[in-house]
Amino acid sequence: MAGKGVFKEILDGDVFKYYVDGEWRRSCSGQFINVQNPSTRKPMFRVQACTQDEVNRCIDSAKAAQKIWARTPLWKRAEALHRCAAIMKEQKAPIADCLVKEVAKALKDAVVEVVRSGDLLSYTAEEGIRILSEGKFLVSDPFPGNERNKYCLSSKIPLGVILAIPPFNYPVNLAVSKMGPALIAGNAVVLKPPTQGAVSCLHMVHTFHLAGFPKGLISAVTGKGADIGDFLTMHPGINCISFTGGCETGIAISKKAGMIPLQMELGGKDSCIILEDADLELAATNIIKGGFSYSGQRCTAVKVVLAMECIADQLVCKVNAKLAKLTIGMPEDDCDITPVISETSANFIEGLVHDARHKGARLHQEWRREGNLIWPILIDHVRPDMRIAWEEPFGPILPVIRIKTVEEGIHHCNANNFALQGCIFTRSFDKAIMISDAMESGTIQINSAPGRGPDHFPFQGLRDSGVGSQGITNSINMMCKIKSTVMNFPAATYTMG
Ligand SMILES: NC(=O)C1=CN([C@@H]2O[C@H](COP(=O)(O)OP(=O)(O)OC[C@H]3O[C@@H](n4cnc5c(N)ncnc54)[C@H](OP(=O)(O)O)[C@@H]3O)[C@@H](O)[C@H]2O)C=CC1
Ligand SMILES: O=C(O)[C@H](O)COP(=O)(O)O
Repeated sequence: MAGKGVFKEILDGDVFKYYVDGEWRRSCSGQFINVQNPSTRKPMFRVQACTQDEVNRCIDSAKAAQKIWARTPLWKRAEALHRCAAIMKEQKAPIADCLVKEVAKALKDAVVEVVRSGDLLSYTAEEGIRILSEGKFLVSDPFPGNERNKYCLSSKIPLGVILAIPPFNYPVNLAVSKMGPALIAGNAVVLKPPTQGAVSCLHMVHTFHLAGFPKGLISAVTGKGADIGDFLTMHPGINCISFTGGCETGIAISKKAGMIPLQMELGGKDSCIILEDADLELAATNIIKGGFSYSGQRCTAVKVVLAMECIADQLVCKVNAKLAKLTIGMPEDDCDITPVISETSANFIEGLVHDARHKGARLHQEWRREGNLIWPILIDHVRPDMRIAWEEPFGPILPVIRIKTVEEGIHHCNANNFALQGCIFTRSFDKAIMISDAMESGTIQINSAPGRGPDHFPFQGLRDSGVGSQGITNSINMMCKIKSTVMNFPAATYTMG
């Protein structure tokens, strides 16, 4: 289905084109990059390896188009986003098909990702209308030494060209969550899709093309992050970077980027603290959903369970029973556990399991792997000297640490450099709030697994998990600057009459 129907023009032979100046083009490099199918480990698609000159061209046209876009009435910008949202949702099947083939996302979840992205655009259009129409009016005389002879009007203006870099695990949704806010605020966007996920991204970008966004305002340059990443992120024409991905990549980018606003959503090791009074059935359901959906490849996945010793056996038993019901197989068959993104990732996960087993952890299920497909495992009796206690596996394996006191759990959570989300299961609201206060993470969920949505909620990580805050409203605000116009009067304005 990829590159067919309304998407015909994005394909050239068997290579997907890149997008610049409102057109789909072949790169002059004559070089291509293979996108692997994680399920078969064979090349699935090919995309252009864009050159630095082509990146320059994208940024130049973005600059020119942005000037006009910033003067396009807000209601027209919002209308364009609504049009795009409708087309994106209409085209959910072919876009979801690409997600299945290049990131091995189960078909039903792939469709949800596309529909969610359309809804995100519509909400962004509405929210933009509300928050961008508001400014501030200040008078000078509250500040000591001043008369009322100055009026200050401040409003929000766009930053310019936003560089959007999403990761493989939500290539469509995490691109759209940057593009929508950027565009409604009057910015242009240069998108650098993840290599695994590039073709889904290009299809998604075509829905913006079909919605009639001005030429040059949006571009999509494909190429390995390692090859064109630095050139893009250090480019003087970029006015803001919105990045989601691994900590190592994100921290390296933030060190090189220079004096521009950064929005960094990086990794997580979300802790799940289970108290002795928790509803264990609810906790077990959420551990399965939080730990194993999309095979654990979510930044907000539950990545370590910290269970009070007195209920740990009971909890583990419930989790194991539910885990046994997960279906394991191919994304086309809508299985719960599907192949992880790459062989490198599968090897990394295997290394974590072997380290834990070697150091005495108890595996409740047998280790089993076929290619990139890894059977889910609950790793029990994990201790702090094991790598799995701290590292982010991004796979279907979940450690359980048994704790004697809740302070031990809080301490484990706060001792990690990752600090994205966390969750607590208890029937005591008082305890939940006190623990939430003590857990130093971007968001704490009470009696539910971590999650980014709904997409208008603030979403942020502390420490190495990120800089700034996402969520529709926060992203729109972050992609604007405040500009003031001050009216100066010869005398205080209250002197007449
Ligand atoms: N906090 C959050 O909101 C989220 C965090 N994540 C985190 O992302 C990680 C998994 O995603 P993954 O895609 O593997 O992460 P990576 O950091 O490997 O890649 C993320 C993106 O950065 C690009 N990239 C790589 N190198 C550079 C560079 N030098 N300059 C600019 N861009 C570059 C990649 O392109 P290419 O593919 O071409 O290399 C990709 O588009 C996990 O750690 C996960 O926790 C994921 C989702 C959400
Ligand atoms: O990449 C991720 O993991 C997402 O940002 C999390 O999104 P979700 O919590 O809505 O799955």
